[in-house]
Amino acid sequence: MDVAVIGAAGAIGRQICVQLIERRVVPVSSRLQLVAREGSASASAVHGLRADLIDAYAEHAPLIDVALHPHDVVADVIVMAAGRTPPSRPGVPVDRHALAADNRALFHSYAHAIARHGSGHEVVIVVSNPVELAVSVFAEALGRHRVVGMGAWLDTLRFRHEIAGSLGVRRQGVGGFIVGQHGDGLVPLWSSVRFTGLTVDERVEAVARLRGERTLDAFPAEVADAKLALMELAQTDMQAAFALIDTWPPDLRALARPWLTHQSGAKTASGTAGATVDLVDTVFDGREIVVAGQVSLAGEITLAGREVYSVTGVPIILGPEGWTRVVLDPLAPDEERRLVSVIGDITASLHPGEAA
Ligand SMILES: NC(=O)c1ccc[n+]([C@@H]2O[C@H](COP(=O)([O-])OP(=O)(O)OC[C@H]3O[C@@H](n4cnc5c(N)ncnc54)[C@H](O)[C@@H]3O)[C@@H](O)[C@H]2O)c1
Repeated sequence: MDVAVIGAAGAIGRQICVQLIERRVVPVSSRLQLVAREGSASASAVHGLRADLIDAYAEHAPLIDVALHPHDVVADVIVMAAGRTPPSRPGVPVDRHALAADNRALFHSYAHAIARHGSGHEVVIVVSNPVELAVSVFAEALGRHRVVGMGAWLDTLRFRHEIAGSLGVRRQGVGGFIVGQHGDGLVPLWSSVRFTGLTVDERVEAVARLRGERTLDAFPAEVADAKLALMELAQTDMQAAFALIDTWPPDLRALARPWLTHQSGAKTASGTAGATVDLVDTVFDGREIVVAGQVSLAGEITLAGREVYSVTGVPIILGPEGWTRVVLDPLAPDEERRLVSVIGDITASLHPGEAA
């Protein structure tokens, strides 16, 4: 099985390539294609990246080659990690609409080239932001089931990690999903949280303790307040800003910590790459496994009495041919209200200029 990484010379793309090789997800007998844009600085850098990867991993590196044009992208799994990224400086707000306008043409160019010149069964894992827009563009060109955004899986892993941290257990012992939009529109599903080795009563008690009296109705306001507090503190004392996050509940931490990491200038390359490589590994594994991902829905779920036709993050079954099914259990009332509202926002952002 071959993998192509579009935007391989970028901060995230480079880390994805490293982890694909280091975790032996792309075996020696397969090919890793590094894709950059002809005429840009990354077109030179990608040749250097190829040499560096071979230098570091000579014993178990796959065949590594370079492509500089969308119509040369060839692989079984294609990771889309190219595009403009939000500014990573404290206090600079993220304008996802401007990001969308910039990256839309880029998504179209690769989606159409792969549709035209590809094998017809590539699976695309989307990393680029806005994830929902990229999923929408690729799904339209290639077919819905072959395209998965990795944002919901990354958010889900972070949620599990933060819960595990609060309880002093390993992340592997915690289940549960984050759905909705990657970024401020993420929807933590407390109703889906499970713990290895706990009875139902113990689980209910643990969730109540972690979550307190809060519901998702107040979550957007909590996020806005959290960002304001962090933005102010991060200007003068980044360490104190990270320490402040530690005092918050797990769902808020799952959103705030990576947000501040990006603002700090460090970016979230390692964690993002880790979650991306998990999904590539799942596609290669051959079994169908439950993960979370942004997918283009066409009535697979019903919320507030209406079938959903939009892109959103949901738990899905992922396998060698892409995603096959959505596995969303009935939601708590506040979760359903929040997800409906977030899907409304996503739909509006995918079709700017159209009346609601
Ligand atoms: N989903 C997530 O959780 C998540 C997390 C972090 C970053 N991201 C997104 O990933 C993307 C990349 O982020 P980054 O930090 O690596 O940015 P970066 O600026 O370091 O790298 C972007 C790369 O894309 C390349 N590129 C731009 N146009 C291209 C084209 N037409 N063809 C091929 N390559 C092209 C650039 O040359 C550059 O190498 C951004 O959209 C960012 O928002 C997503």
